Amino acid sequence: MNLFNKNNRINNPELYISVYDEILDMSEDGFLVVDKNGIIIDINKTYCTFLRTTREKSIGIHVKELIPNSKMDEIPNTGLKETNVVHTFSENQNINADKFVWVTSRSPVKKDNEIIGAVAQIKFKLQTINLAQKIKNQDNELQYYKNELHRLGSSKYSMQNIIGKDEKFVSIKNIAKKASKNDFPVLLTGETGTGKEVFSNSIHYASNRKNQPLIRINCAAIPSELLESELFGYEEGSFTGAKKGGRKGKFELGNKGTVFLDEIGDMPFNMQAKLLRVLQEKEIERIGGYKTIPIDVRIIAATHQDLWKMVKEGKFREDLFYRLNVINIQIPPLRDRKDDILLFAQKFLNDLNRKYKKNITISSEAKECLLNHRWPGNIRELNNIIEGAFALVENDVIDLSHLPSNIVMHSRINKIDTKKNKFADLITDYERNIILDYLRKNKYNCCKCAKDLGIHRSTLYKKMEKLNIEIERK
Ligand SMILES: Nc1ncnc2c1ncn2[C@@H]1O[C@H](COP(=O)(O)OP(=O)(O)OP(=O)(O)O)[C@@H](O)[C@H]1O
Repeated sequence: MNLFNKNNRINNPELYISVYDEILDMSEDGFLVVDKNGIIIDINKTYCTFLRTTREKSIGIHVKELIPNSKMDEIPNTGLKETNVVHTFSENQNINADKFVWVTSRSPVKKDNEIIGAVAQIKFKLQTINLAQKIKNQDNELQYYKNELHRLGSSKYSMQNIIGKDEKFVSIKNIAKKASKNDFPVLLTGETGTGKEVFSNSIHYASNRKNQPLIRINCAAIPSELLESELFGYEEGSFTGAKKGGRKGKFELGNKGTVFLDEIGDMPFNMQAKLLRVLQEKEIERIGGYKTIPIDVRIIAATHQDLWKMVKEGKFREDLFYRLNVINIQIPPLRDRKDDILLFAQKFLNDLNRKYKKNITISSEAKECLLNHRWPGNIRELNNIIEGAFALVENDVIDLSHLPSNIVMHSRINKIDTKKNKFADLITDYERNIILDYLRKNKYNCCKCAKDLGIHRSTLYKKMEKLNIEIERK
């Protein structure tokens, strides 16, 4: 029997159907055929699996019963072919994929020049290839950013970049250097803005874990009910809202690297027990998981709180305290490192001068004021104050008028000669300083100054006379 006709097409309809069925079954794309009324006359296995249906259930029904927003019933009418267009399945439709948008082609089917139906191809394969390429590109990009981040991080946070000449500070810097040579847990304590995170970064980047991740978690910023999943991750379906495929926690993400637990004093008591287990057993279990995952991380914890006091008050586990406190680094507040105040001020100013191509300096009065301030916000506060002054300065010298009045005032109180020990003298000094400050702030306009101070102008004049403050009255 001759299998082919004169156009070299299969001659035998039965054979033709078997070949056609085989091709449709082998295809990784979805195929659907409708007659000219939009009734499904064929659909392949791949498409059925995707639509969670069977060929038997689909054949004979209108295409819109299977795919409510299908356009296939329009093709026999328009006769127009659509190539690589986007079809969006409605989110309510029970499809076997996370994605709703797919590439598809639709074509009318003709016999003797008459449209008898239409065929659609949904391009799962193309999507997979595109997706794979996209993922590969994203992966390359991610690798690039990781390298960049590492390069920037390691240079910015090198030990040499930790500023401080103060004797106490130099000795803690040496402890940090030693800590970077081993894997013991480190507990960093110090007031806010003293540089705990700077130390944590520097220890990591000076250690042989430097090419591995440094993962920071702020225990105070994450609601306690989320902290466990943040730290340990979860398996798919372990709770409502859990992502498909589950999620890695910070410990897994930081594996082989360092995990920086900032504000450890805010870690809820029940989580402290779980953290202790990680430190002891060196393994974690994801929420909803049944297998243990070995973890190799270096822990650096930090707090501004007195952890030992918290232990005594029953707010922090004693066993965890000992585990974390193997290497203890107490960063002194800036007010106790007088030598470093001007060093930092000059460093911040140099950075700004370089950035804005200026040559601004600090007057000796302003320097004295900075030295007398108590710096509750430490280095962060000093940085902000220098930036604020830099923004205000008109000529090239930062003086008292560019510093916040509260710090000028506090510095004066701190500076008052306490040897005078006569209360009245101290009050007089204080009063004089306040008035001088407000006058300077109001450009020596007495009316404005009195208004600002909330006193009558005549009261201000009297006080100025009493305090020997002489200016040209405006
Ligand atoms: N020794 C230092 N050398 C250079 N910059 C520092 C130093 N210490 C702190 N800084 C800078 O001071 C700011 C505050 O530092 P950091 O965030 O490390 O403080 P912290 O103690 O972790 O504060 P918090 O407890 O509020 O989180 C940052 O901008 C940091 O770059």
